[in-house]
Amino acid sequence: MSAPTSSLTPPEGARPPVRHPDAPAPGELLGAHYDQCFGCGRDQAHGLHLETRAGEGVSVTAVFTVKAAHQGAPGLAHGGVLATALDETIGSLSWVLRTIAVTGRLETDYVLPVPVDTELHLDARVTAVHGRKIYGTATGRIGAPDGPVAVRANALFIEVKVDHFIENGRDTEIRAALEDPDQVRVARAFEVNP
Ligand SMILES: CCCCCCCCCCCC(=O)SCCNC(=O)CCNC(=O)[C@H](O)C(C)(C)COP(=O)(O)OP(=O)(O)OC[C@H]1O[C@@H](n2cnc3c(N)ncnc32)[C@H](O)[C@@H]1OP(=O)(O)O
Repeated sequence: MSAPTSSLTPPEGARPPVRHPDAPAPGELLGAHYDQCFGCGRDQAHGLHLETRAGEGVSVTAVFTVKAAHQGAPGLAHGGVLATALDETIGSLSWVLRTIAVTGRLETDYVLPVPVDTELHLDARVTAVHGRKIYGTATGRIGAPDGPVAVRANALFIEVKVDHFIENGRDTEIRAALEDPDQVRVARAFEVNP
């Protein structure tokens, strides 16, 4: 392994991202990439249940409703939960790139406290791609897509193959996922590149 990049600024030679021709149409609701995902999983009782939609170009939007279970300080969202919402939203750009990628680095700015019951409106886009490195950015706004900015993140995602999960995940969940035709379909769809 080469030394990790110390900056989230794309290096010289990075190229603009390319929206996959089969990407979901702008406005289309994206499903969960995994039903047990803490960020987007429909069957994850403790999760954030992010509702994410494809955007224009290589972008997505998402809505996260902050629940009592997400508190850090009394009545306020936990910073780690907000980082998860940003991470998940940037991760959802995989649907538009049709490339599987995992977070290598995530840098978060907390601008405003986020009270319980807030609808946090997130948007994320890929800014550049360099080899397997995908540079992304996300913003979370309070109450509306043009509401006050509460959180921001810049991230570096690294492209991986589906084998990354098969080799590293716990056997029980991997076996169940491989036996689930819907899950296999999602994984294969992400691996088809232009
Ligand atoms: C079924 C559908 C599911 C779809 C699943 C979608 C899940 C989305 C969920 C939301 C996102 C998450 O939370 S994902 C979960 C959290 N993240 C993780 O668990 C990742 C854990 N880390 C790893 O597994 C590994 O470190 C990898 C895969 C990230 C990288 O390892 P690798 O594959 O060996 O790559 P390697 O050759 O070392 O590095 C490739 C290039 O990236 C750079 N690089 C590598 N790591 C870093 C890093 N941390 N910070 C900066 N730069 C880095 C290297 O310098 C190199 O640059 P150069 O030499 O090319 O310049």
